[in-house]
Amino acid sequence: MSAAPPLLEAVDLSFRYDAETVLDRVSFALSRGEVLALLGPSGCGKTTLLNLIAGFNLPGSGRLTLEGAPIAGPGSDRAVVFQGGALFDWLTARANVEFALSCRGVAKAERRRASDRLLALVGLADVADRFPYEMSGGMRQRVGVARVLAAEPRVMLMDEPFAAVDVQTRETLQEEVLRINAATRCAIVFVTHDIEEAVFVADRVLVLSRGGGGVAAEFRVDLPAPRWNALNRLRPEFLRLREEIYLTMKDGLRPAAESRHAAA
Ligand SMILES: Nc1ncnc2c1ncn2[C@@H]1O[C@H](COP(=O)(O)OP(=O)(O)OP(=O)(O)O)[C@@H](O)[C@H]1O
Repeated sequence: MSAAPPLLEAVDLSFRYDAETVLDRVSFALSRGEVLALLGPSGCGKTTLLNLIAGFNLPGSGRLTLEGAPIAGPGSDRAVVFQGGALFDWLTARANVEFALSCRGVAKAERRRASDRLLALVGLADVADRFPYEMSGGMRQRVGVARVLAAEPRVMLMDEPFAAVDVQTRETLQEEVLRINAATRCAIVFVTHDIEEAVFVADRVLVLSRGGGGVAAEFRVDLPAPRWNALNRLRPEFLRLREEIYLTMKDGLRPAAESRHAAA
């Protein structure tokens, strides 16, 4: 009996915008429920890769599959969390979530129960009836996550979701993402510039190299459960991995041929 394919798999995936090669033979695999962080210098192609997974663009060459089937366009099995939540300003938090539920065809009677559950999951049970302008940036971002979860995607795509919030809120949101990931087993692809954020939230970290490169290095994160425990940030293995990734990225600033971590 053959093994089930990974949830998401890229094999020698390449992409170019006109003359510029942005991704060059990128390969990775993501299992159900895993969190993958995409890390790398500005312009290395993190958002481009996320857009390929979302189906907004199609690969130039190589393979990109979801449960073994090529990604040929956008689909409800993948959902993007935009910075700031991209909420409907004229709808309350609850109505924003219920709108997404109605798009999935959830019956009106069931929507209230589902929105209660989702808003509780993101820690917003008490402010369900507030409008976006009555909420902080972190709260709006949480509503955005609840709305995306309402679509029951297989993969949640997050492009620097917490870049615009303060450090403390950001840490809280990172912990919440991990709680949500444990509760829903929805896989997550998480773009960030921040090494510490990548190590804290991810099961694996893919470092892309500058200037149309490929994968500079891939790291497996092995921290004790529960992964949302803030004290994980102080563990020696966390600090070691952060340092190793930092050095890899410094290395990645040199041409690929000189890089000691360059992928074969
Ligand atoms: N629509 C487009 N048309 C042409 N070139 C593009 C387009 N979008 C991005 N690029 C180029 O592709 C390269 C990768 O961009 P991308 O946004 O994927 O990088 P990134 O790693 O997400 O960057 P950042 O960390 O700054 O957000 C850049 O050189 C960028 O200028």
